[in-house]
Amino acid sequence: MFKVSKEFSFDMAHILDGHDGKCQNLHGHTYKLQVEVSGDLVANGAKKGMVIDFTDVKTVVKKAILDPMDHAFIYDTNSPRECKIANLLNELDSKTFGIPMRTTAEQMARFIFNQLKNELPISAIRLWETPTSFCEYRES
Ligand SMILES: Nc1nc2c(c(=O)[nH]1)N=C([C@H](O)[C@H](O)COP(=O)(O)OP(=O)(O)OP(=O)(O)O)CN2
Ligand SMILES: [Zn+2]
Repeated sequence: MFKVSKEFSFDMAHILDGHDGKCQNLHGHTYKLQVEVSGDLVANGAKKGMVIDFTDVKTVVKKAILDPMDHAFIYDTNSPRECKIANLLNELDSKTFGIPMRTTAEQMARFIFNQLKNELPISAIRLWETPTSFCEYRES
């Protein structure tokens, strides 16, 4: 069994509505994302000797995650305060991306896992919010 990972970087702004510290304020992160795929090697053909072609991982992650989320204000659609900011940004033609949960590293890691799991045989998602803080999400 092999484990391979492809790493990505993208920027988002967010707030954590109701946080008891500085993260209740609008701020941004350069997120680092690792997408891990586990499996055996392909025996024959164009992908021989690979678990998965890194280029194929990149194509899927770009479409499902990076294109909609990079340089967006990511917000919790259940938070009236965050929706108010998103509505203003939308009026100003600025990029937003809503998810129905608080935008913690934990919940975004699980959200990204769920967005990708039907398209890639992923085994784990690791999401860094800062260089010193990350969450790993896996289902087994
Ligand atoms: N378990 C979690 N704790 C916190 C989260 C989170 O998603 N999960 N998020 C935040 C804030 O978003 C905050 O921006 C990050 O906090 P912190 O690591 O304290 O940020 P710093 O910029 O100070 O990071 P350093 O690398 O320590 O400089 C808070 N908590
Ligand atoms: Zn933050």
